[in-house]
Order: sequence, then structure tokens, then C-alpha cells
Amino acid sequence: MSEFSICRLDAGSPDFSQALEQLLAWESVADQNVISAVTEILREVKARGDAAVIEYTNRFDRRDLKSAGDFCLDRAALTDALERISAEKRAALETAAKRVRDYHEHQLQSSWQYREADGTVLGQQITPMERVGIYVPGGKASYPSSVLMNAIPARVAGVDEILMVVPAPDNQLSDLVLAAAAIAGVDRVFTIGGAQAVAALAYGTETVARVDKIVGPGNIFVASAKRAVFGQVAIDMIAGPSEILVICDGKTDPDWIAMDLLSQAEHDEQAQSILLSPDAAFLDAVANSLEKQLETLPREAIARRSIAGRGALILVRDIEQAIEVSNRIAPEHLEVSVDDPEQYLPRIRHAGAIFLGRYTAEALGDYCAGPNHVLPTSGTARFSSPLGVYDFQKRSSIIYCSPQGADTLGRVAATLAKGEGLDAHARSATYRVTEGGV
Ligand SMILES: NC(=O)c1ccc[n+]([C@@H]2O[C@H](COP(=O)([O-])OP(=O)(O)OC[C@H]3O[C@@H](n4cnc5c(N)ncnc54)[C@H](O)[C@@H]3O)[C@@H](O)[C@H]2O)c1
Ligand SMILES: N[C@H](CO)Cc1c[nH]c[nH+]1
Ligand SMILES: [Zn+2]
Repeated sequence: MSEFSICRLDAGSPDFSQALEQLLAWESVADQNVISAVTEILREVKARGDAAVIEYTNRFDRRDLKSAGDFCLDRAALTDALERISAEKRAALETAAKRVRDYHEHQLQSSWQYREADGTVLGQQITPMERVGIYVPGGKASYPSSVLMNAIPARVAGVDEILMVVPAPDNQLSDLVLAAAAIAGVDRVFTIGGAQAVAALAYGTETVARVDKIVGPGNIFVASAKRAVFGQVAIDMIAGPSEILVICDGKTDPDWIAMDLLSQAEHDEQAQSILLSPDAAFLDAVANSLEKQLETLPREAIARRSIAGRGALILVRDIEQAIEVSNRIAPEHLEVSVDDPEQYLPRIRHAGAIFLGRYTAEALGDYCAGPNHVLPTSGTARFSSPLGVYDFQKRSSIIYCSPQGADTLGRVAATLAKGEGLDAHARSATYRVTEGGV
């Protein structure tokens, strides 16, 4: 007999806000023990390079690395893995890669310029980053899909060199991960993970070249390390445990919705799965289905802990109220499983990715729909966006002044500079003013 239970809330009850806050509390990145461990790892890798990377990798991933060469893979190792996988898996990876590439090509930004009447030209130049590092998680599961989602936007952006780090606990690394790296165009793979891999990418070692930006999801050690090296290098975001929020009018098959909730719960003990519906009988049906379907999942233990810990079935007054609650939560993934879902789009303000309609399972987005699956979590969809091509492109402003333009702007600039008490600025601007200078 199962002891599974999932939290039931009513959005109309007076203590709802407090209950919701408790449900959403996620403080792993701030955990002091994690921060101390990560600080030490970063310091050691910065000071001792490869030797420290090897030590931590042997300790945390149970490896027996003797030298840095033992954690380096070149392009040939990737193409060999591509040859080893089945034709079916290769075709699935290639289909997913093509769809991800097609979608991300729409995100390419172009340089632009415009000319003013006096000949002054203003513009913006787009330049790809030179070298980026992608973190592919590999502690509890392996993620070939994350290889595609991280590397393809970088390739589309025109990045010169893509380095990938992925842990290989107990010396195990899936051929699918390496095959995905071959398909996505990764240049070099280092089989290291955790904070030591983030440190190697951020500071550089004898073997791992320092990168300009680190992207990709990972566990609390990875997230905490990325937060600590930010500034030294750019990072994409701090992506925490996976989340799904489903809004359903009660007319979708409860088994479908239950499995959508479980799909994200299976990532992590801290994952979050929430269902909002105005139909109490439907919430009961989903609760029963969760109970029943959990028994059939091989990774049952993980799913049970996580969905019981950070899962909730919430009764709402109507779909409007469901959207209000969803906007407060700002979930990583939002499924809108209702009739005519598009009508609600303008009111959805905060969500990493929005899945519309009864047939759009979130899992399709995880693998092959096309949009990126590296998304803001823990409410950060309020201010951040999915990983994309724009993460790998920089913008530089372009300013060209004609003599006439320099004259006009010089007078304005000199006046403002004097107002700021900055005389060198004022004089620099005035030297270009032709007559009656300031
Ligand atoms: N948002 C996304 O797109 C996305 C995609 C896939 C996975 N994820 C998330 O990524 C995470 C993956 O976590 P994971 O653990 O499987 O793999 P991971 O690669 O993130 O972490 C494994 C590494 O953690 C380090 N580590 C483990 N225990 C440690 C300790 N006690 N001290 C110091 N370092 C330690 C080790 O170095 C190990 O190599 C999950 O939370 C999952 O939900 C997110
Ligand atoms: N749902 C994850 C992002 O939160 C991505 C993923 C990879 N594989 C399966 N799912
Ligand atoms: Zn997933």
C-alpha cells in the first residue's frame, strides 16, 4: 500500500498565500555548506589548475584520473560515438538537432546602422563570442538533449570555439551524449563536472582554456559555482531544479496531466510540479492517477519524494485565477491545457516556456519541439529568458561623426560636461567645434 500524498490547496482560502510561499521556498544555492565547499574548490582550481581538477574529479566522481589527458576527448572520440549508436537513436538526435537549429536561426540578430542628415552614422554591431563553455549535467542522469540545447544556439550565433564539460561518474559516459556533441558541433569535451569544471572554464588551467561565458544547467554545486565566478566570466542564468505548472479546465485525460507532472518530478528531489484547476473532481482524478502511475515508473523513489515534497494540486475559482497564481509563481514550464488556449497568452506574464493545448506535453519541448529547454527556474522567469542565440552574441555601439555632426554634438556635450565639472571632457568635445566654440 503506497504512502504517497500530495499537498492539496485552495486558492480561495485565507492562508493560501502563506502555504504557497512555503511550497516555493528553495534555498539550496544559498546553503552555507555548499557555498563553503564550492569556495574551496574554486580557490584550489584557480591556484593549482589541472592537479586540483583531477583531485576533485577523482573524489566526487569516483574516477582514477592520473593526468589531464585522461579527461580530454577530441572530435574523433565524438564521431566514433556517433558511429556506435543505433540508427534509430542517431535519427532521433539528428531530427531534434535540426528542429532546435531551425528554431534558433530565427533568433539571430543583425548589425544595423542609420545615417543622419549631417552625415553622422550610428549603429550597432553584433559579434559572436570567441570561446564558450557548456556545462552538461551528468551526476544522476545523462542529458544528450542538453548538449543540443546548449551547443546549437552557440554554433548558430557563430561562436569560434565550444568547449563542453560533462561529468563521467564511475568512468561512465553515455555514447548518446558524445554523439550529440558531434552532431551539435562541439569542439572539445572534458569529462569533468561540478564546481571544479566550472572553475576550470572560468579561470583556465594548463589544459582547459579560459572561456568568455559558461552556460548550462546543473546541480547546486554547479549553480553555486556559476554564481561565484560571475564577473570573471559571463554566465547564462542560475537554473535550479526543474519545474512544471499545469493549468487545466478538467477536460484533459487525468492520466496525461499526472504523467506531465511526474515527468519533471523525476529530474530531482527538489523538482516542483503544480496543477491548478477549477474542477475539484478533476484534481481528485489526477491525485488517483499519480498514485497509480507512480507504481509503474522505474525511477519511482525519486519521483515520489520530489512530487510529495514540492508538488501541489490547487483548486482555483476559474482559469483567470489560475493565471494570476501562475504569474506569481513564474514557473519554468507552463502547460495551458484548456479549450482555445491562445486567448490567455496576453495575460501570461511570467513563464520560461508556455505549452498550449491538450496535446502539447512539456516533454516534447524537453527534447525536440525546437525551443530551448534551458529555462529560468525558481521564479526568475520574472526577469530572465530561455537560453538562446542572443546569449552568445555581443552588441557594440557604432558612432561616426561627420565634421558637421561633431560641431553640433560638441556644443551639447561640452555644456553637459561643464555641468558635471569635467573640464577635460568639455575641451575634448570643443576641439572639434568649428566656430564660436564653448
Ligand atoms: N534546466 C535544465 O535545462 C536542466 C536540464 C537537465 C538537468 N537539469 C537539472 O540539472 C541537475 C543535474 O544534477 P546532477 O547532480 O545529476 O548532475 P551535475 O552534473 O549537475 O552534478 C554532478 C557533479 O556534482 C558534484 N558533486 C556531487 N556531490 C558533491 C559534493 N558533495 N561536493 C562537491 N561536489 C559534488 C560532482 O563534481 C559531480 O561531478 C538536476 O537538478 C536537474 O534537474 C536541468
Ligand atoms: N526538463 C528539463 C529542463 O528543466 C530538460 C530535460 C532534459 N531531459 C529531459 N528534460
Ligand atoms: Zn525534463
